[in-house]
Amino acid sequence: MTEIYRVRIQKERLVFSTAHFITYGDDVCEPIHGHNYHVYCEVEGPLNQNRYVVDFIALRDALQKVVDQLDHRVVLPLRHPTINVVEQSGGEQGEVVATHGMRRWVFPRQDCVLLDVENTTAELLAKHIAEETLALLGPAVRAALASVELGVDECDGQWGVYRWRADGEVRANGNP
Ligand SMILES: Nc1nc2c(c(=O)[nH]1)N=C([C@H](O)[C@H](O)COP(=O)(O)OP(=O)(O)OP(=O)(O)O)CN2
Repeated sequence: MTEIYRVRIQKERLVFSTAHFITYGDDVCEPIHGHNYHVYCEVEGPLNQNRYVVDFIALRDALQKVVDQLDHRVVLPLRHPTINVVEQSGGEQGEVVATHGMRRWVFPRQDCVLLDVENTTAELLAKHIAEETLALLGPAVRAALASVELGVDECDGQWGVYRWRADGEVRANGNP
């Protein structure tokens, strides 16, 4: 018999209001726009000495911290094949210039979050949030988990979901 336990964190306040633009199809680039993204996280694993998978509070607070870092920002992809994102000098007081073909956007550096992703889709935002949350929880917590699932709702029920499994199988799709 295998017993699996699961903890799920889903709260009204786990929301981030963020601007982005993606490309799709034959390199069509959306206009910049925003969403109120909602997030949930589910982790599975055995019970530890406390008889829980992971402390609700630790998971909730880590998730909230990562979500808050995205709130009221523009997210930009650093690995996009045709959207070029360059940080100008000046550090936090500097600017970020993004270009796609003839289009050009300039943002204050401090209003941007630059992500190591190919496109700022809900799926890849979910992966980013999952990885950052696991990093905050630390290697001991991560090592004890059998799986992690993180969902990002871009717009009233349009979820991108990232799932990581300790056995090595990784699944990412757009279904909750
Ligand atoms: N699987 C995915 N599909 C799409 C994604 C995505 O991240 N993953 N993203 C988009 C766009 O970002 C688009 O903004 C979302 O489309 P839409 O529902 O039209 O969003 P709106 O904010 O315009 O919502 P309205 O209800 O139309 O106001 C597309 N596909």
